[in-house]
Amino acid sequence: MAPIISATQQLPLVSHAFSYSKPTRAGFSLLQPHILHSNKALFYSRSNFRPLKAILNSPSLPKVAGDAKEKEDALTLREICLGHVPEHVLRRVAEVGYVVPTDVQKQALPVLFSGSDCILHAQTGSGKTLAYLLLIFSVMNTQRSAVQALIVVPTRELGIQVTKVARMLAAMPTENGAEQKSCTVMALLDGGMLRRHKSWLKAEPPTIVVATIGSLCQMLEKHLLKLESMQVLVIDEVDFMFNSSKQVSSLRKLLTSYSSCNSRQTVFASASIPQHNRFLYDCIQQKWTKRDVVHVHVNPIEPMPTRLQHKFVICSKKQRHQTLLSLMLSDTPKSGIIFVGEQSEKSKKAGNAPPTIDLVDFLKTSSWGCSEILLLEEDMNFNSRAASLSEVRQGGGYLLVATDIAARGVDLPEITHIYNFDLPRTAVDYLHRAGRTGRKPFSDEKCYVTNIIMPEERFVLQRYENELMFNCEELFLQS
Ligand SMILES: Nc1ncnc2c1ncn2[C@@H]1O[C@H](COP(=O)(O)OP(=O)(O)OP(=O)(O)O)[C@@H](O)[C@H]1O
Repeated sequence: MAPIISATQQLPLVSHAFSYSKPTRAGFSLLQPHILHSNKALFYSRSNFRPLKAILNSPSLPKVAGDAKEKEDALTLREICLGHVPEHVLRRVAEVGYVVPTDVQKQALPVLFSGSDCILHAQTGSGKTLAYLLLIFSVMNTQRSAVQALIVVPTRELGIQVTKVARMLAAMPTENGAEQKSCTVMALLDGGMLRRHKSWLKAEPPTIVVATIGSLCQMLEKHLLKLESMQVLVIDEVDFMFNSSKQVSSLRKLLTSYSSCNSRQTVFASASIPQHNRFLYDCIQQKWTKRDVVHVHVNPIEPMPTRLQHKFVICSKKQRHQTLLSLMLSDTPKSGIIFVGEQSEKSKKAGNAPPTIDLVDFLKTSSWGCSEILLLEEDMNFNSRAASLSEVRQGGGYLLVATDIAARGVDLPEITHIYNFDLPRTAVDYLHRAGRTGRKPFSDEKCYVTNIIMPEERFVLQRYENELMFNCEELFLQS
């Protein structure tokens, strides 16, 4: 089996590399450059590297001088990127207020700039998007008219968001103050005007494409989009994409048939990669990445951001609407998301209104009057979905009633409260829903996740608490 090389943040800075099993000659030569370049502890194993963590965390580990580590920790984002990312992008980064790198940026950027394939595995809201976009800007040649980077996302909503950040970073002010683009960013997303995109692709290919897999494959199958010049391929929310029966086969095709891992740098990103050792193994075996792929796993023992406070209220099914209202009247959230489960096929066939609409109607006719109530769910048409999110992004107070479509990647930094009106189906879904709040790096403002559960659901929530290692406090509402 091929060696797996991995770097982790939790390690003290060391000058030694460990081999859990005897390295092959090829394995050792893969390991060596990493030692030289990162000066961090790197280790690899044939199967499972867990026992190594104990060794690596042991105080007897040889440490490089403390001030070298302090210096490395104190580097600004600009200093990390200098010599890799064009000056005009670095200026934009600073103008937006990104000065101090987040942990994932600190750890991942040197790996990404070294050209390694990478799995970015870090908490929700930790700044993975900026990390992979900076890599893209570091390899971009604006003189070439070809698609050089492709970012694949699971939803249109996330695609719009990533495109916006990429365009914001790409904008280049000219001398008289008017902006011109240094590179073009195309959003090739389900529900978009594919006819317009076809003409654009024929006239002049964009430098960066942000795409959902359905629209992307349509363009690839018609040979309207070519990936021969693609240098970076990013798959965001990678675990979700591999788990989605609608997306997985196209994704596999993209990774192996439409392009080859040898001719591109591949980056996978997510806050949750269940069974990540197995995933790393598959990446190499299936040739989704090169053999020396680096797993940047930030804060592996704390998958849930610590800023979040979790609570639960037990009530009967009939009392849930009223319980939610009482909670909101006492919390008075300025902005929040209420997550509701998807409507069952049986309920659809019976002609019932979706539970999201029921809830919006209830809130609109109730004594809740503090903020605007918006809706986001799969069954809405794409224009209404876009309208909901753009209203939300204009700021001000709002409550978004949403299904899990809003649970992945959507970045609304002003949200302070999440309500699970229905419990999510899995711990991973819980993690991503909860992660829609607490999204301002370096802030210690408290954010809240409140679960409205029925007595028989307490054990499910307990299971999520154990799996994600957080504590949920019971609330008792006064009647
Ligand atoms: N260095 C930085 N300094 C300040 N803010 C930052 C920095 N990097 C990113 N951010 C902000 O942090 C927020 C979260 O970033 P981002 O959306 O990339 O998180 P993520 O890791 O992709 O989360 P998720 O897993 O939920 O998709 C964004 O509002 C972004 O603007």
